Amino acid sequence: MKNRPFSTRLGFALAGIRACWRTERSFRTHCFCATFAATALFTIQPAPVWWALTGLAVALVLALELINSAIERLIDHLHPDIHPEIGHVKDMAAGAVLTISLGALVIAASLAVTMA
Ligand SMILES: Nc1ncnc2c1ncn2[C@@H]1O[C@H](COP(=O)(O)OP(=O)(O)OP(=O)(O)O)[C@@H](O)[C@H]1O
Repeated sequence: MKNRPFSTRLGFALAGIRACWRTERSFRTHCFCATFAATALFTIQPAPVWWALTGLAVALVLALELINSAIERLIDHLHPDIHPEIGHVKDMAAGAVLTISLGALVIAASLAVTMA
């Protein structure tokens, strides 16, 4: 199972993104926000550093949302019952998404102030 060709592993990763898109509304919401951010960049044409910062922020938000969704799915599969510790784990993973999303908002606000 290990060390498959790159194209095969790329297919697995894309299948994971597709599965998350199909099943997770919050991932779809973040994808729409990413599309808005890309549209804003193409419209206002800021300096290259803003493209890098925004691209990194968007990638981090989407990556953490994928990890958050993966953790939720894994927990629900392994332990479908209610347990306070599982609640804490899910809340922490959601907190990670919230934290990076706030960071992305700070970057967006800084860009807006700079371009004003
Ligand atoms: N098995 C469980 N035991 C205890 N609390 C849980 C359990 N499952 C979910 N919770 C609580 O409910 C919240 C929502 O969990 P859920 O699995 O529905 O995530 P979600 O609403 O789909 O999150 P997201 O919108 O980020 O995908 C968790 O953050 C946690 O506080």
